[in-house]
Amino acid sequence: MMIRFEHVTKVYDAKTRPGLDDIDIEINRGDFAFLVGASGSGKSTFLRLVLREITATNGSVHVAGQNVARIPSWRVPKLRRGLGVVFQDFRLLPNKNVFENVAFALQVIGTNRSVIREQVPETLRLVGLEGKGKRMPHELSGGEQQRVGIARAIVNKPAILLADEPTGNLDPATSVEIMNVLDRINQNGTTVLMATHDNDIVNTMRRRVIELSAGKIVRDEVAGEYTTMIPIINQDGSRQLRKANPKDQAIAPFDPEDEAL
Ligand SMILES: Nc1ncnc2c1ncn2[C@@H]1O[C@H](COP(=O)(O)OP(=O)(O)OP(=O)(O)O)[C@@H](O)[C@H]1O
Repeated sequence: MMIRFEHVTKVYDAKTRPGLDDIDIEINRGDFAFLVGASGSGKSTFLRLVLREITATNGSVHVAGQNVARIPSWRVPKLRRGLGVVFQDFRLLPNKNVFENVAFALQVIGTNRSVIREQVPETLRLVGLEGKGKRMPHELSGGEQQRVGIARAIVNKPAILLADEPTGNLDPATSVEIMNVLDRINQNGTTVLMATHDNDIVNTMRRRVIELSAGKIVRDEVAGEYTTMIPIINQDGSRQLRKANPKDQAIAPFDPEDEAL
């Protein structure tokens, strides 16, 4: 088990609903899971709990077999070394070239120079940036910048890769390329958890989908699609959630006249 939440509640403000509310979930080694849900549903809270940037108000969060609340603060960096993180806005160091951006992740943890010289080119190759080590971030396309972001996240060979909207700033074709890179990393054995609003990506990949709504898990499917659970009221007055039918969301019937506009 790579990530396990047991009755996890995160209260930010006692006057409002919890950011996460009694979450129970397990993510296994080697899984690829999408975390979906509307803005404010709790996706970032979930990722931040895994990273121990915040701690649960109730319940326990286990990462790679450790209860993160029990890790003394001086050992939190060690926990984070086992976790790669990819951001929507890339967060590269603008004054360092591609090689240096990736190498920096190893330098800060005291990795040997000879190991750095070996691992950085190998990682750049894996993400499709072979030969681009000398480029500066501003000389790269958005997709290439995100490849650097991914290389930096995985150069230390973390067991878990967390990605927060990694395709949020990219066009659809570039997003597909980035997903191919993440898929390859997952196939090499890394557990991937990705928060996203990108319906095309989720529907193409068909991997596990965990949907949050108002801090609760409303759906967890093995090979899910991007949809959203909607509340419906049955004839007897009982309430339930059902998946929004993609057809419900379809646009109005095609009218050839519109094309002429
Ligand atoms: N630092 C904070 N202080 C107070 N409330 C917070 C804080 N961070 C998040 N919240 C609240 O917790 C809830 C969950 O927020 P969270 O950021 O986890 O959602 P999200 O699904 O990541 O949203 P988005 O898609 O917009 O990033 C929201 O109601 C939010 O307002």
